Amino acid sequence: MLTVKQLTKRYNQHPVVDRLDLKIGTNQCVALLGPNGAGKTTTLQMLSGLLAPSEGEITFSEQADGPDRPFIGYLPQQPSFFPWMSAMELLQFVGRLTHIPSRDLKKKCEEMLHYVGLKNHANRRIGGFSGGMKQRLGLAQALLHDPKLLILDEPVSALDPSGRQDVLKMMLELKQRMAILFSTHVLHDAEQVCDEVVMMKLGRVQWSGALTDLQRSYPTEKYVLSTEEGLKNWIIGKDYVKELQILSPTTAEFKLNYPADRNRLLTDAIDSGLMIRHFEEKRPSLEDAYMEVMGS
Ligand SMILES: Nc1ncnc2c1ncn2[C@@H]1O[C@H](COP(=O)(O)OP(=O)(O)OP(=O)(O)O)[C@@H](O)[C@H]1O
Repeated sequence: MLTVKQLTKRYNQHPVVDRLDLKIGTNQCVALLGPNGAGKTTTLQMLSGLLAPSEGEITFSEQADGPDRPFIGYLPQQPSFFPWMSAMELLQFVGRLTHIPSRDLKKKCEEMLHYVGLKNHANRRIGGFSGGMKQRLGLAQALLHDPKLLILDEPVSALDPSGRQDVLKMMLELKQRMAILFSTHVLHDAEQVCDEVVMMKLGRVQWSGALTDLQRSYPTEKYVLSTEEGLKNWIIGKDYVKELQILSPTTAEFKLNYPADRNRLLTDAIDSGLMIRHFEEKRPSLEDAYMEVMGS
């Protein structure tokens, strides 16, 4: 659906996006991650056609019938709207710009306001909307023309926890029918919806690939052991246990020197008469992998 080669943006000779390569397949959901100033917004703006690249190629497999890339829906980081318009007026305005046939427009706008949870605010002026409501309206205007690629710049940053869950649920549903590229700082949210991850730092891609591959290539190899009776005195001093954290009198989290030490630990525990309630190898989270990649 989208292939990006050596995409670069320079300001005063200084690259803020530096030779970025990226591929997004149909119905793929890709999270763009990175610290402040990494170049995420600049990248998304170039892909949306809002900012001219200094160098590089952006190729879409979809046929564009104009320079406005009608198959893209874009939600900016801080959507700004005419405050005197109502939500319905704004969507109708956007619908006309994106050439939605006028006979379908009102119904489509109503459906979209319902979808993003603004049905009861359709005729209210946007000037009185909260940040979260504006974010939902931004999502509605990005989706109105049924894009094939949805580009979302920090779609959940202005939302409260329940608003965040709503948007994540929408994204899970939307990725069945369109590709999604979104930037976020909320790694836990990214993990819930994305298939692929691109991590940027100072304009350069540090890692990109499938979320599952990322977690596999940066294993944290942490283990959690819970026993029926206290385990603190038993586990402290075991020479194959490192980075030990006693979470409660009966639960500890730790790393082992070697994976084979798992058997040794369990055998030792049984030999000592400990009743094991729970033992698990903790799957590294996206946050663990992010910290490894970014080196912080
Ligand atoms: N118009 C501009 N002129 C000069 N420098 C710019 C301009 N726009 C962005 N930059 C710089 O480009 C770098 C990348 O900015 P960008 O907004 O793309 O980062 P980001 O990863 O989206 O950050 P954040 O997570 O804080 O939103 C920053 O150092 C920023 O100061």
